Amino acid sequence: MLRAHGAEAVREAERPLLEAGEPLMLRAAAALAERAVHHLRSAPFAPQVLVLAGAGSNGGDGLHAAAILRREHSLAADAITAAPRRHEEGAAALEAAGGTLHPLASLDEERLAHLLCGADLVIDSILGIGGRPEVPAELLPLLEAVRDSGVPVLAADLPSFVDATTGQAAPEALPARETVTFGAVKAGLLLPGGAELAGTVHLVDLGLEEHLPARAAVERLEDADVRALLPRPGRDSTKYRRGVVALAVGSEQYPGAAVLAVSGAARTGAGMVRCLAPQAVLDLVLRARPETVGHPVGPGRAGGRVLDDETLARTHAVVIGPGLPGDDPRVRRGVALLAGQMDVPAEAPRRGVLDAGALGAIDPGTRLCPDVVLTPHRGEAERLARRLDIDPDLPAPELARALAAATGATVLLKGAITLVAPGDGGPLRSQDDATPQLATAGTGDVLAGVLGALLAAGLPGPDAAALAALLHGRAGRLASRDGLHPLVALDVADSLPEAIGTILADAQDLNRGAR
Ligand SMILES: NC(=O)C1=CN([C@@H]2O[C@H](COP(=O)(O)OP(=O)(O)OC[C@H]3O[C@@H](n4cnc5c(N)ncnc54)[C@H](OP(=O)(O)O)[C@@H]3O)[C@@H](O)[C@H]2O)[C@@H](O)CC1
Ligand SMILES: [K+]
Repeated sequence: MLRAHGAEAVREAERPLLEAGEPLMLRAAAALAERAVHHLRSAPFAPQVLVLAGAGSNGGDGLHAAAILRREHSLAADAITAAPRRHEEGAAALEAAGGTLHPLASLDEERLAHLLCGADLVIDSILGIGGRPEVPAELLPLLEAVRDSGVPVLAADLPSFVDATTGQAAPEALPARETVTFGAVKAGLLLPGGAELAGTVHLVDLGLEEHLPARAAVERLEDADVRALLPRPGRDSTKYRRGVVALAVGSEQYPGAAVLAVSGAARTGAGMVRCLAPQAVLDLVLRARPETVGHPVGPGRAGGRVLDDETLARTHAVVIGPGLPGDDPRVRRGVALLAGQMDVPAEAPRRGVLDAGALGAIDPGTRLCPDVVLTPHRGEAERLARRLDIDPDLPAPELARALAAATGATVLLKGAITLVAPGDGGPLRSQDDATPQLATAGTGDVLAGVLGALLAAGLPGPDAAALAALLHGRAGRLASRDGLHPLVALDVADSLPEAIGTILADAQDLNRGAR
């Protein structure tokens, strides 16, 4: 699990080490220099490094790194000082190593272009955790010139002009090939804004770990977490023990959503998938997925229960919404079931997914639990926010958190980066596993099914949501050959077993190696 922290937590953690006289900046600079060398391994003979240095400690990191590159690697490393002041200790170290510092104000367009033309790598150390996400006018031409030059950028600690806590980024900030982050992953590197600029994140251990708060600001699941979390069948498994999920999905208007959601659940390994839908929809579902247990709903049955008490007690999670109009009776009943407002047996599931059409049935009085996951995209989240008297224009992390706090449910906010705000107020999760090819009709229905299967298997809502986002993203990448070609939603469902198998197979290789 990647655990990331905000700027204040990082400053608090480094304080005792700095007070004890630990040379953190020199360690950070040495690691930065090492990564620069790594990136230059295939560069031509006598590569050159250009450091963009701010006045704060981030600038100090870059200047010391340039000095180390000169002293220890015999590389030509020079700097542009991007602020009126400079980090004096770092500047002195670079000058002592034979480097040149060019004050930005002294460079005309031609001279700047000349410096960039000779550079094989730019180190962005203008701002670190002290940076605000706005670029002063005098720095705009510098950033534009670097961007236009195409020289790869290595960001020191985090890309400059990104808020280390919120991820908010200036539009002109430089995208990095890699970010070498010091002491702790910064929350802003995992959140929308910063995450798009950071490139690969390389964490440098500075001994901060024991001083960081036990609770991270943002977490991200990795493959090892999938192996730990994903329930796998054992010798004594039965379809009931693996988890039964019931999906109230698909309508005359949107019958295909039922096929997609049911396929998502089945392909994730649910023990049994029930589908509650009109007969015509069930016919379609059964043609695609004959293992589905169909429960017809229709005009004659709308007022009654689709599932009898005994069946309900043997169902572990429900998915309500894909392909349902807001006035579908299944929406009202599903929300009432999950909100505990229905007279049902105690064993009836109180865990599940409210997606698409079902999100419209949530009002200020609806109280849910963290094992219920709401899955809005940005537009749906804004509409829900307005109904709950929440500012719809909040940045994505805050919007997700506010919706979770108002409903008690876990909120999975879809986007290029999927955010999960746990209903119990736990750390925000951020998953960046997807490909833009997933932005196509029906992929959300597949995600709802995946999530339903994981909830039915007993995973807590926040874990199920983050894991579903990861598996769905990986399946999308497989289905599109890493974003190379278009996909359709059913491809994503069909790629789930391979996505899961690939992640689990890595662990099996390790086990085999150990034997
Ligand atoms: N974590 C660790 O263990 C270690 C951390 N280390 C390093 O320290 C870094 C933090 O250093 P830092 O506190 O000096 O802040 P940093 O970001 O360099 O500059 C802040 C300055 O910039 C200015 N400023 C702000 N926004 C601006 C803007 N938009 N446009 C223009 N100016 C702006 C602001 O001025 P202000 O306007 O606020 O007066 C202030 O003067 C950290 O990221 C890491 O690299 C390592 O060395 C050791 C181990
Ligand atoms: K930086």
